[in-house]
Amino acid sequence: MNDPVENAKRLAAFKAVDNHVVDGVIGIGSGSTVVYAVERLAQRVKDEGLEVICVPSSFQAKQLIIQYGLKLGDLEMNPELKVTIDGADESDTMLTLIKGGGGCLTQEKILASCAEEFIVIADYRKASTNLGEQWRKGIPIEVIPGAYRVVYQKIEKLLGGKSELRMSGSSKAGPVVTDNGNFLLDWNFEGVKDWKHVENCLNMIPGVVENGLFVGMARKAYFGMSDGTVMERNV
Ligand SMILES: O=C(CO)[C@H](O)[C@H](O)COP(=O)(O)O
Repeated sequence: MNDPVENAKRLAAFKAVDNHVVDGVIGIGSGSTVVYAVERLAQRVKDEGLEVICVPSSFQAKQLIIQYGLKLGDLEMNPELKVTIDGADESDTMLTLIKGGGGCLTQEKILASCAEEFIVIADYRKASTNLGEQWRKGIPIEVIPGAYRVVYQKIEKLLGGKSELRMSGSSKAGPVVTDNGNFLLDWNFEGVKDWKHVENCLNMIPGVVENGLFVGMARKAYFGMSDGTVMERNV
């Protein structure tokens, strides 16, 4: 693979699947890095007879599981997950994450919360010291459509910064609609020190479904590097 970023994603994903997946129920995150994790899972099922049931975090993840011929599960049938493997938009050194660049943060957080282990896979661009160094698009927040305006006013009053409603671009007029039928705000924060406080504050605003700050959930991350190695971070 010639593209260093794609190569890095693939290395991280393969290593995480090799090190953390055993027979059982697996949560499947969303995004472009997770595609490689599903590819590796399918290889291991074929080559080693690994027996996994995969619970998707999004429409995209469900399609991937089906496409690779893996067993599809859901949280009603399979509420306890051995491991959830997912990408991230940015991670600090404590594995505090920003997620939701792909708009699937709510189901992703649910799957992370149901797993014995939550493992992050990403390329080297996502590893930072402090949140906001690399990811400039803000913190994704899923909101009930009719409340988007009052929510962003309340966020600005409570926590400062600026929020924007995420728009679809040229593919559809109007805002992005999540898999849950909601809208997304991207909140550009300023001077945050206590991420747990911010995560809780955002979720206390009526109309907020979930936010893309994952604080204290991940214990291990694999970052594929441009030189072909994989950097591991543990907390
Ligand atoms: O949070 C997510 C989707 O909601 C993704 O995990 C995040 O955007 C990373 O995606 P990619 O692997 O494409 O970099």
